[in-house]
Amino acid sequence: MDAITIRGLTKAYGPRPAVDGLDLDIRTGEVFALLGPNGAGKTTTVEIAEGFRHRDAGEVRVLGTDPQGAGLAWRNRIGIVLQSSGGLDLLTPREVLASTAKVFTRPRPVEEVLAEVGLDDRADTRVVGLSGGQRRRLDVALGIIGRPELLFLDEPTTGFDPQARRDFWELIRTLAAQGTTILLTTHYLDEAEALADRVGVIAAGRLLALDTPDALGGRSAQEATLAWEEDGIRRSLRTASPTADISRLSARFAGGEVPGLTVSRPSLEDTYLGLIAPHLVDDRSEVPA
Ligand SMILES: Nc1ncnc2c1ncn2[C@@H]1O[C@H](COP(=O)(O)OP(=O)(O)OP(=O)(O)O)[C@@H](O)[C@H]1O
Repeated sequence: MDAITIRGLTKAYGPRPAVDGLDLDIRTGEVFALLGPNGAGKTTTVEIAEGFRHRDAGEVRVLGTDPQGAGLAWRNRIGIVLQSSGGLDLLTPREVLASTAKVFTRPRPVEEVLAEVGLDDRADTRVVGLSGGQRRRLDVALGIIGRPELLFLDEPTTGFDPQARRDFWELIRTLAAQGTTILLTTHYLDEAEALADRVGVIAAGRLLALDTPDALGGRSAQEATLAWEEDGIRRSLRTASPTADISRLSARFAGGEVPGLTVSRPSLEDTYLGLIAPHLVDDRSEVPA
């Protein structure tokens, strides 16, 4: 059974639908990244799946249950990391986690979660004294304290420094290896590429593409570009057989290092920007002059 099944999901706040007949399946155990420009309908979709918003039409099943009006037993099985949580300033991470753990029937030990998100040395510091990245770790800790089967992460690494992002990615991989299904929204293409088994691209409330990051980026199918320095000039070559060409190039340099050699293929970002470009033009045309 899929963790999430969405069929014909529609939601409008005004005349224009925010989600417009969306079909989507999230498989049990996968890390799925939902990408899309601002206003694409990601948060609306995710919040409907979390049971926080009502839909206008369509079918939604999350862990086999319609989230609209689902009870506590269902809520115990999911974890949610919102864009930011506030109002906890005077408590410590240990206190916040200990009191949240009481809500769940099968919580994880507080110490274990503190260590997993890398907050063990800040466990007794008031939240007000944590850095932005450390607060975000606490948000994640709150999302996983209930031992969720399915974890929703809304733009989890916004504001992280590069090392904090790498640490966070490791945490997500650990959770995925433990069998947690993860649905994340992100604006970072490298994050989707690093973490996701599959990526869905939405714009104007519709699904534009759905595939593995490699297939979406065309990595497996498209030609590579080799670039190198020779005679003081940067040269480049598009090729379907980069390995053979590199070995020919290397021979030109007497088998030594080819100066400044790079090998690149179209990235997920290239494909993504191409997919959403028409929808960005649509949005701008609606902004009054
Ligand atoms: N509560 C609301 N009331 C009115 N309109 C809303 C509401 N929530 C979202 N919208 C509109 O619905 C559309 C989709 O918004 P949504 O927040 O789902 O997009 P998103 O893909 O999550 O965007 P972002 O990347 O900016 O977070 C947008 O046009 C937004 O302005």
